[in-house]
Amino acid sequence: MLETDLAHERDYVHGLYSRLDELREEKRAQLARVRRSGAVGSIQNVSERDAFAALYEDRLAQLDAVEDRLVFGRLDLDEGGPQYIGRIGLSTEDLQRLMVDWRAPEAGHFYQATAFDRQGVRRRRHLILAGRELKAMEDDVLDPGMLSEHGGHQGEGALLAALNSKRTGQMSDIVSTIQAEQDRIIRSTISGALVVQGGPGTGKTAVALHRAAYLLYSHRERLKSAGVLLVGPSSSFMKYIERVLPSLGETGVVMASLGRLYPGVDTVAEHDPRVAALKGRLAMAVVVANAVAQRQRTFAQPRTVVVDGYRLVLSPRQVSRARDKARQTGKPHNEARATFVKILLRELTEQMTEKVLASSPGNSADRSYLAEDVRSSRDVRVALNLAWMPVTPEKLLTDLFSKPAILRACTPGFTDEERALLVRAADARWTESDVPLLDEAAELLGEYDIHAGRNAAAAERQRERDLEDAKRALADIEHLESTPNFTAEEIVEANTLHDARLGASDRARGDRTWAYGHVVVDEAQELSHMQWRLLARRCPLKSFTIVGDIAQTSSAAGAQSWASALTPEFGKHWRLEELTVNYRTPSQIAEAAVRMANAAGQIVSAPKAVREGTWETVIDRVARDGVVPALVGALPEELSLLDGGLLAVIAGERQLAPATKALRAVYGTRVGGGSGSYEQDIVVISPQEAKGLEFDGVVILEPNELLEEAHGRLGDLYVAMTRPTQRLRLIASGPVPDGIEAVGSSTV
Ligand SMILES: Nc1ncnc2c1ncn2[C@@H]1O[C@H](COP(=O)(O)OP(=O)(O)OP(=O)(O)O)[C@@H](O)[C@H]1O
Repeated sequence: MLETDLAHERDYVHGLYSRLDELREEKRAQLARVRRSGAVGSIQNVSERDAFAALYEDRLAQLDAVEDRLVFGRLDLDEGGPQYIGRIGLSTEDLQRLMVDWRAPEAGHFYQATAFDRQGVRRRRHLILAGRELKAMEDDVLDPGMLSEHGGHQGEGALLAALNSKRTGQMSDIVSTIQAEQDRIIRSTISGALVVQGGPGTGKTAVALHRAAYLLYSHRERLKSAGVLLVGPSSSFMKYIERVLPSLGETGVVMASLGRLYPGVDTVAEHDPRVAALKGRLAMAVVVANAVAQRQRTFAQPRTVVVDGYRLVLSPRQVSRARDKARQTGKPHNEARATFVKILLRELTEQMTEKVLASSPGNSADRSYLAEDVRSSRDVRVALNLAWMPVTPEKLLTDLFSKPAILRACTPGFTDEERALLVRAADARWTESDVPLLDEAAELLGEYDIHAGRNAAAAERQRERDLEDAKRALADIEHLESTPNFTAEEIVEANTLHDARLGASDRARGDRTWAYGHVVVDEAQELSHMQWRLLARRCPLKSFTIVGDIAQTSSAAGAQSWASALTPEFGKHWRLEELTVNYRTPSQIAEAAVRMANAAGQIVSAPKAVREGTWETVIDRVARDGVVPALVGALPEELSLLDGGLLAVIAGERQLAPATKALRAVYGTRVGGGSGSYEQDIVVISPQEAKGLEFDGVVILEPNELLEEAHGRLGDLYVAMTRPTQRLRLIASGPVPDGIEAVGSSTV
């Protein structure tokens, strides 16, 4: 019986893959046809062709991405035939449904139904595939009546099998084993701000990613053009999660780390926590506004300008009146400047007219000619720029932080120590903490178009070059084929159109003012007030999914509570959900981390671990300077126990370099570390880099130093302790923070 059942399901799975192959073939043929049609036809046809080609390419990429574990579930219901659940919806050519997309409303029962609340489900079956082959099945029989009909397939449990599998250095999707409390969050309404609080390993990142895929599916129209932005703490984290959404068939989400949210500026981390904390304060918005206001000045004395030998005067009153009028437009600085300049040019032209008439009364002064003289006068330009200089965000902040007089004038209420923290050299690299300040400045300054004329000329020159290229290309075609029926100008036009037709995500990525339809923020406890301000601007609808764990805050600018972090931008308009089960860390290790936090006086979410581990936490106490040798000594044992799994050595600044050097001497290129090389089987990283990641085994060097370097904040050590899926070992020459050691743990 069970065997026939398995054979039947195998056939069905093969059928689904055949259908997937058919669809791929169909799209490939359509794409080839469209591409072939490219050389002839009107210009309209050419741009339509590109649009269709892009559509087919996207669909093909989606069909390719869902290959692995295409189908993973089957529901037997009170009514109707069985329903198969998979990564996408599939139907036969004549629209008979073969498989339901996991995000469709009816697929919700696969995740939500329980024996107490069956939701019409008699049996839930997990299909476990390896490649295209069905390897095993597991049944949850919810309708007791069905137990007598079928013995049911049992196994380790799809969830436990997933949790026990070795880590690869890349996050994978959890679509086949989403748990009910996670599913409710994934499918929660798109409107407003949803905060998901959960301890380490509760699936917050997984939930955030699956929610992004769910929202894109169920609000396709709204989000297709506006897009979804996903923000994470670091580029290594973004790399760790980058394959999840494509495997769910979604490629259009814009992913950015906190340091990359200001287009065109590449940043480094901010190493001084005091600077990060200060630059994250809301008071910095006032400082930036002060710096902008400083660029709008009046003169202390009347200022004389000479135009064609006539002496004209700009009085402080005239300038301040023009300034007030320009400010009243409510436009940003660079754009309001046009109003300021227009008013003063008019007034100067009037003075000039009077002077010309007074000097030669018989003459009729030509106003437009005089206005042009005033406008193009160098003297006038200098005077107007002194009073209202157009400026870029980068220049504004560079001057603010590198010129002591400006800094002092713009930071009333700051102490000298605080000002000293803000000082930066004019040519220093921008840091992550500068990003929201640059964004704030850009918001207040608006478009900077002082080079508009130069840009227009450059664009014209480019167009001429493109035209030459197009003419040459046409000449080549004429040698080969019959004369095409479009011109070189039309080709250039079509290419410009093609740029304009870039997908929403490509355009959004480079545009600071893009309004996203939804924003997902992971490790959100790390964000400063200024970073929240920036993100709120990116989504005026304030439709957010915010996931994080207050206890894991390690940034000095990060949150102490959700209310204090969110109130300035969201007021009371956010709802809180909690995740309560820890899927990553075995109970022994999770408990040690919680005991450590509690011993330090911090109350943390202590989610229930689904797994008991094989090992207790190991603590090696060694002599001073014995840490790195002890690490080298411990590694063979760790690697052999992990049996091919991934091992992370997590250390503070002092130990990172010596530990990497010592391990490289033994293990060579097997040792990775730093920006994103987490697929090697040994990595040496800081707790900040480890944030959000996970490994089969973790060795922490000098745990007490992690506390000291974070000025007593627990976040870094707590994060480090909660990364392993199997084993945790600590090597300490100094004191071991209280609570970690359970009675009876092995101490070397
Ligand atoms: N329903 C599930 N099925 C299978 N695996 C799951 C499930 N939920 C979570 N996991 C796994 O548990 C691990 C932890 O998940 P995730 O990284 O999303 O947790 P987190 O709450 O973001 O953790 P942290 O705050 O510590 O970074 C991952 O390996 C994830 O794949």
